[in-house]
Amino acid sequence: MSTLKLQTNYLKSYIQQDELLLLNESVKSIHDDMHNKSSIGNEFLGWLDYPLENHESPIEEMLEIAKEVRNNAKVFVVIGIGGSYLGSKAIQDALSPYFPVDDTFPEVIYAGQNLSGRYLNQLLQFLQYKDVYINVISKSGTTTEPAIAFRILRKYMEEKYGEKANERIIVTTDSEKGALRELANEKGYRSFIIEETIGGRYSVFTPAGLLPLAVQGYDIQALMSGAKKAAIDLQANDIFTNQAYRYAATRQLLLSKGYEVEVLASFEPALKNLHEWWKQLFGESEGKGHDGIFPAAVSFSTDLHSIGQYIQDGKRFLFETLLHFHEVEEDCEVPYDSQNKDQLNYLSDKTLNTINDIATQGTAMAHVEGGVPVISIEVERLDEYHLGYLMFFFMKACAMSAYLQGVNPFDQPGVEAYKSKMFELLGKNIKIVK
Ligand SMILES: O=P(O)(O)OC[C@H]1O[C@H](O)[C@H](O)[C@@H](O)[C@@H]1O
Repeated sequence: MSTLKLQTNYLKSYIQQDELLLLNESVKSIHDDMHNKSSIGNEFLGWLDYPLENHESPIEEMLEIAKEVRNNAKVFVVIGIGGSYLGSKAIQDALSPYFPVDDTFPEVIYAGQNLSGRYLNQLLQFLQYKDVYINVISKSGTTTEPAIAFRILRKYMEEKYGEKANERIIVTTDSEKGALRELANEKGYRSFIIEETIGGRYSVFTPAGLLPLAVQGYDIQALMSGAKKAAIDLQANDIFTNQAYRYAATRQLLLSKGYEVEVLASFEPALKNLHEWWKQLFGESEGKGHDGIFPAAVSFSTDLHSIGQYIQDGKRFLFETLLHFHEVEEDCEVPYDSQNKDQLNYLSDKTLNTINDIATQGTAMAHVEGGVPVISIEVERLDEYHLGYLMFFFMKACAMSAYLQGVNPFDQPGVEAYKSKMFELLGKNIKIVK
């Protein structure tokens, strides 16, 4: 396994070395502009060095609050949408047990990521007779879905706890601006900051991602260490020594050859929300000017029995990025059966993780033979450190890829379109200023 903790392999990328070489000068120049903060969207490059900076004080404060929440609540409700919840949800799902084992830590549930009345009504029923803390996360403080959810849940908390409600509501938002900052200052809510220079989809290493994870007892310092190692390892300015840039350049070259959809695939169901985080990161950064790679995701081997048919035999306009964690805690033996009616005794000396790994290899081979360009991203272990490393890797690759495409990786003008239409229909003629 590579000492880089993460190894990208190009099983069949249909990209020639000289094509990569041609792009290398652009990559170097973009790298320099990014690192000297002169590239387009440079007001949102705060994430680039964030893992290299000292955040001990807010981390200590988060760990203290996490201990308080553990001692005083059974449920921790995280309110946020997009980058304000996808990062912590991705890591939580990746690392938490498939079936809840005990209530050592508060249950972390999410609100404000949809407009479903059914969802929020059932959430309010679920909270009955349970002690609750809330963490509302919104950098702008005005995003509709979390704002509505917070209004409803704040009323619930004030009716339940009276004045004490303020102690149980923690805000993560801009240091000075926005409705949420104003409310936090007025009510005296404890708060954490999402730096102005870090956009939502790049904010997983800020308190937006860290506090919900700390409450559940995940090792946020290990997560930050992994991101820091990645930030150090991915400092090189060229395609051949910087794996994130090699992945970025390969993606853009594949797009130029008509491969317009990237399918992120993994063989661990717990990674489904990591896929969702990845889809927002790349989809919001690159889907502009009626161009860009459409990010899709599948969970194998389950989806090999559904959309797998399309990947194997459908239109050849997609490429696959296979995400594989070498070491996954816990495994399960296939028992020997003297009757062997199911003819599976040939597997009885193997564990499920071994079979899953072999399924991964077999799938890659079949898709390559089916004419699908396949990139594999091998990660050493499924834990906080390596998830931190991997997420920073994707962030750096995404910024480079968007710049190579010629777009600003950090704005999302398209997201405002639905909001304006919705507000017109709601009879509220407001202009969104982001
Ligand atoms: O944190 P907020 O300001 O509430 O933004 C939450 C999300 O909504 C925005 O509209 C963008 O789509 C996302 O990039 C962002 O993560």
